Amino acid sequence: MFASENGLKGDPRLEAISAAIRVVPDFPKKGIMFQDITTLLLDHKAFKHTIDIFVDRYRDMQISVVAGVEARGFLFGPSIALAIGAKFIPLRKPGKLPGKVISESYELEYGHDRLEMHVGTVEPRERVIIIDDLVATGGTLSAAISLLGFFLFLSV
Ligand SMILES: O=P(O)(O)OC[C@H]1O[C@H](OP(=O)(O)OP(=O)(O)O)[C@H](O)[C@@H]1O
Ligand SMILES: Nc1ncnc2[nH]cnc12
Repeated sequence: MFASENGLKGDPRLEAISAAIRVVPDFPKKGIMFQDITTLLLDHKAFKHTIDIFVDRYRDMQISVVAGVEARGFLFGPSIALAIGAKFIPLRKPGKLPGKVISESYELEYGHDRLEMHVGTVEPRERVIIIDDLVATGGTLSAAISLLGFFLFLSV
């Protein structure tokens, strides 16, 4: 979700959230400006604002599935799912899910990876949001969309 385009322009919560995210230059390699959300998790108010913004936006939109991308989507997705009355589906890195999975490979800013999802966890025409902490190249989000393969409301 690009906050400034979604009725949140000027919302003071955005400033608090932005201020709580530490930016680490050249991590994990030179040229990357790493957006470290672990500092946001230490700030109760900013963390709560983050969850509240998504809950306010999606609570009355008949969303029945929140899909969270490993690992950082797991930090935000379950709280949002509980608050809006949706189920939570983990989209995991390879080899972590014990059941039958579908998988999708993708390129990253610094490498490549694969996401997997248990089959049978989403029904056709369910309304889904995908939660992660950020988009860089968009490769992860594209893989998540491919896995879910339905009409989506996108949130990042
Ligand atoms: O838009 P993209 O270029 O795909 O990059 C964004 C993805 O990269 C990071 O995860 P990462 O793969 O580093 O895994 P982690 O959350 O397990 O650290 C981030 O949490 C997103 O999932
Ligand atoms: N710039 C960045 N900050 C944090 N996580 C990332 N994952 C990919 N690019 C990233």
